[in-house]
Amino acid sequence: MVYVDSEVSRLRTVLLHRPSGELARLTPRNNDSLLFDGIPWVSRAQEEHDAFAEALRSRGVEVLYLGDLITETLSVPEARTELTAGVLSDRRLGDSLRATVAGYLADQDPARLAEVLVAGLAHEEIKSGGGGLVYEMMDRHEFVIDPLPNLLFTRDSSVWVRDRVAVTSLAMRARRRETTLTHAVYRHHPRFAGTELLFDPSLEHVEGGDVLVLAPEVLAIGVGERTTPAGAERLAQRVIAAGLAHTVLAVPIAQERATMHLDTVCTMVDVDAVVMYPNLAHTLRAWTVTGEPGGELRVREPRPFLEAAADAMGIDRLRVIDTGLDPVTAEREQWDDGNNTLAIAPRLCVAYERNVETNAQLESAGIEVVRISGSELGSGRGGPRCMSCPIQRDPLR
Ligand SMILES: NC(=O)NCCC[C@H](N)C(=O)O
Repeated sequence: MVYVDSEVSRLRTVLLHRPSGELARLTPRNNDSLLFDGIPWVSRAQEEHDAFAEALRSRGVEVLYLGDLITETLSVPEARTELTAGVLSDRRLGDSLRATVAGYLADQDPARLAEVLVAGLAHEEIKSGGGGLVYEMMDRHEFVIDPLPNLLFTRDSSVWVRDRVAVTSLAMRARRRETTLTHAVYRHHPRFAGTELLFDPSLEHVEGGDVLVLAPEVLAIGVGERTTPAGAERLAQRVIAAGLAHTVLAVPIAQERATMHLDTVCTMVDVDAVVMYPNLAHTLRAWTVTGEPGGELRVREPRPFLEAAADAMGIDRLRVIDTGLDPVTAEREQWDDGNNTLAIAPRLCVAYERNVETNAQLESAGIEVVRISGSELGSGRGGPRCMSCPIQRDPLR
């Protein structure tokens, strides 16, 4: 069963990715380009991730692991061909190295092939480059297949809206290949047979962390460092044409690393409440896009996000849990994903324990907080919402 029509109704099934060998590829030389702010301690990151998964399971949530789904998908010959062809089409390889890598991949069983597709392949793991120039000239630190350390953030590479999935179009080079994996899983894995795709990676840039299902038929899409106006317009066209939404709010956010996605500054914790970075809670604005299947989109000039959202959701007011923090604490906790909560149900969310003040304010506003540690996971700059892709929630109404 697949179904998501809100951010907060009871979570039944979620897609996570347990980090592994791909994190061990991070070094001080490549962590910036691979979008990590530090070098995580891999085994501790896994412990933290296991505790996150257990916190969800113990509250009745089914946890699917992307690594398992990729392995299972690779048993489908068409998927295996598609995914290996994808990495072999990399123009950096050249013919000789490409032939060597093709031979290497062909020898791997689905589990090991899944590992290679996620953790990449280093120059030194290939014993010979078939006598070609490319292999000879490569630095031993270079990758023949790049690792995907950000696969951990399953939020970004696909988004479910009701019973359809949008495989996104990732903006950063270091992450683009992630969607070849989610695209293959949703099209070839038997669990998702018959699922209709709402969006695909060849389209304009949209990342899942920018997409909030505020209420049934109402989406907010952040537009900033990752999602472009064209991406927001395309997704709005698609969801409105499919009858999945009547209103899409396009919300500009600063094109900066600290606010790379809308969910780094705002997540929902109740059917009518958000926790929001106080330094911009009352300055966010939104363009309102409306329409019906088969009709033209209508675009309304920007107005305060909170007002536009409440109108679209048909409620009097979208409450902001006022974290009341001083600007410095607020900035520190926003950087550490304090606003990036994952709702398991209305008024029940998962948050990083380190954001002590934000969590205390959430609790005093009546939100139960399940605290998880994230000192290592957080070095990739993502919190519980970023690390999870809900696949099934109870219908909100
Ligand atoms: N939704 C999110 O905010 N995801 C976090 C993504 C972090 C990752 N290191 C990135 O830069 O894309």
